This record gives sequence, structure tokens and C-alpha cells, in this order.
Amino acid sequence: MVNQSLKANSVTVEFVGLRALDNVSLTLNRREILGLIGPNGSGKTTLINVLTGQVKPVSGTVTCDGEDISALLPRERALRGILRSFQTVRLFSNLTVEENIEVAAIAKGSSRRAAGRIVDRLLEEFSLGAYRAELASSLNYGDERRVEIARALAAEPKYLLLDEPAAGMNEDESATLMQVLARLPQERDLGIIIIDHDMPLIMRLCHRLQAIAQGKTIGEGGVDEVRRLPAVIEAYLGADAVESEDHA
Ligand SMILES: Nc1ncnc2c1ncn2[C@@H]1O[C@H](COP(=O)(O)OP(=O)(O)OP(=O)(O)O)[C@@H](O)[C@H]1O
Repeated sequence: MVNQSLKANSVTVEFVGLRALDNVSLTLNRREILGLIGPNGSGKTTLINVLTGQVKPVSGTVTCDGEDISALLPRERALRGILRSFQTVRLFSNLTVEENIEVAAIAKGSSRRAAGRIVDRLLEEFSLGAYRAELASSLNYGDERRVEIARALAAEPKYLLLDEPAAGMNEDESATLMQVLARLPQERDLGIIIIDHDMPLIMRLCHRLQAIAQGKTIGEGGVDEVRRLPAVIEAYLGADAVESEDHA
């Protein structure tokens, strides 16, 4: 059986005058949450953009469940189950919460009736029932982000790529979101990548970590293992921090 995973294989991305990713590989398996960590500007969002097809690498490939999908457009990859959220919220502000989620289910090919069932389940799962008929533009930031993730799930992804899903949320909102996300891989046979700068959150939620700095992978493996790597500590906190860790 083909391994069920989404992979970036030796991917290099160049923007004018800048190598944003240098020969980076990543594997996301079903039923796991992979944390993608690294300092600002290290290439995390670019790597997600490569997986979804928003950015074309100068070399390297992307494979999904064993098939090379490098030539596919973002919407074609979405139809194969690769869905994402963005760093900034991108809901349809003039549609209601319910409609925002429903259009994603219908775009994936669900009938209206099936879409209705998907919407009901997601509204309940994300505790959004009270906002069902509200315009997306009337929501606060934390609720908008939850609707955005619910909308991505309405398309029944196999791989869900979340770029700073808890950014701008208060502690309670972020804790609630984490509880929902933690259940999804098993419940939905789903692989999730999370980019976030909130390390306690990443540590609690992720099964594996991959750390990148300046466009290169500097560590990958179990959460405890990766966060103790000197290269990771240095990338985040500077060389002094590695010395003080050594003496701790
Ligand atoms: N479309 C683009 N054109 C030119 N440069 C870009 C483009 N997108 C990203 N970059 C640059 O590529 C590098 C990697 O950016 P990227 O957004 O992937 O980093 P990141 O790790 O996601 O950062 P952050 O944690 O701040 O979101 C940065 O130097 C960024 O300025």
C-alpha cells in the first residue's frame, strides 16, 4: 500500500535576490500533527505555499499519497484534500458563518443536503452554533479564525495546513481551539501542520516537530528532542541561550 503522506522533496525556492528555502524536505503523515517552527522569515509559510501550490519551487517536487502533484494548481490540490488557513483571516465577510462553511462543502462537490449535515456537525464541533446566522464581518477575531478552520474542514481535507491558527486569540480561545484540533487527526484520518510561535501550545499539541532557520531544516523528530537541539535554541534565542541551557 502506498504510504499516505504529503511530502515536499528537496524543495528550493528563490525570490528575487533571496533563497527562501534551500533543499528542504518535509513529510506529513495522516493522523499526526506536525509542528513547523522557526524564527521569523525562516521560510515556514513559504513551505506551506509550496505544498498548496501557491509558490512554485525552482527545484524539488511535492507528492501526495505517492503521486507527484507538483504540476497541479492550488484549487486542484484542494480538490485532492490539501487545505489551508492563512496567517490573516480570509472569510467571505458578506456571507453568514453558516454560508461560509457551506460554500466550501459545495465547492468540494457535496450536495446541498450533505453540505447541510457537514455544516451542522462543524458548528457544533467548533461551538459556533450561536453565530450561525451572523455575518462573518460581525465576528471577533478568535471566532473568525475558528470559522476559517471549520470552513477548511468542510472540504473534508486529508491534509490541513494551519498558519498561526491561534495568533491574536486570548488564552481561553486558544485553549479551546487546541482541544478541538487535538482530536481531529484520529477522528478524520487527517494530517495537520501547525505553524505557531507559541511554544507551549506547539509542545502540547504536536506529535513531531520540524525546525527551520534561514531556509534550511535544522532539526526534526520528537517534540522534546527537537526543542533541546542547540541549533534550535540558538536560532530562536541566540548563541548565549545555548550556553545557559548547557549550564542549566
Ligand atoms: N512573495 C515573496 N516575494 C519575495 N520575498 C518573499 C515572498 N514571500 C516570502 N518572502 C521572503 O522569504 C523569506 C521567508 O518568508 P516566510 O514568510 O516563508 O517566513 P516565515 O518563517 O513564515 O516567517 P514568519 O514566522 O514571520 O511568518 C522571508 O525573508 C520573506 O521576506
